[in-house]
Amino acid sequence: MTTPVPTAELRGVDLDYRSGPPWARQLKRAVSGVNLTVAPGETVGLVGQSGSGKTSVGRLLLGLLRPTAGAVLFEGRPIDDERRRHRGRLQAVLQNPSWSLNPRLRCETSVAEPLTVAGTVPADERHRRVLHMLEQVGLDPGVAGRFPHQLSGGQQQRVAIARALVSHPALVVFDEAVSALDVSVQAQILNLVRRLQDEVGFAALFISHDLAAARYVSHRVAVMWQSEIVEVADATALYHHADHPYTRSLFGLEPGAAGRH
Ligand SMILES: Nc1ncnc2c1ncn2[C@@H]1O[C@H](COP(=O)(O)OP(=O)(O)OP(=O)(O)O)[C@@H](O)[C@H]1O
Repeated sequence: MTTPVPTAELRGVDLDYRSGPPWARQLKRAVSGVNLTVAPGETVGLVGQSGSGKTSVGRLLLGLLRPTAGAVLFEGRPIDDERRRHRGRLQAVLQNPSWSLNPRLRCETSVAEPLTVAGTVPADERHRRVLHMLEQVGLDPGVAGRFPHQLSGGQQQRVAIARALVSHPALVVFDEAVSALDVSVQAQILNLVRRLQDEVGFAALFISHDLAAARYVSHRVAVMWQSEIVEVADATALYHHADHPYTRSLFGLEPGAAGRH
């Protein structure tokens, strides 16, 4: 049996940020020697404390940042040459739905935007796909005509997920996508992500500082510590074989939760 080409891959990636004025340039290494793959249909959780480099890894995989060293591949080919062709196939769901939903646009327009930008789907088909997507994320079709401020935080995040999935992406990066929601709503959205992934089949990177949430939705979990990935394991095995002291300290705070299978 041949191993499928990963949907997304980082190979030996370093990322430095430059800051400060030209006469006092400072380099900050945010990602160091990172190797990571996300297979088709797989969810990889990425956990770590604030500032460990998780968002930077997500932005590298989306082709939004260029690595300082190493390679970023999308479906087996370097991403930087081809980002334009990937439009709609790489999507993100961010912590705050208002970052992806324009407050002045009705939800239908926001959800349809990736299709409108691609320019390949006729208007009546876009309308049909938006309504179908809203249904898939558990929203009433009437939401299409509403503005974001007329919805709850959980409903807004469902709309943002519908927007991310409407163009049938190969990879979705969820960056702290449930952190801003009430705990009961967090569980609903985590269950929604799991169900949609089973139904729709995208690959996903699920970035979170919350190990329990990441293990719940992920097949494998990578642990980031001070710009490096220090551990990658099956979501269940990680609990039994946590090697790195940081991973063990995470479990000290979170005993006994089960991984996804
Ligand atoms: N544009 C930037 N310019 C300079 N330094 C940056 C920039 N963006 C991030 N950094 C630094 O790079 C490091 C990694 O940041 P990153 O946002 O990737 O971490 P993170 O694990 O996602 O953190 P958080 O959970 O707080 O978002 C941090 O030290 C951060 O301060």
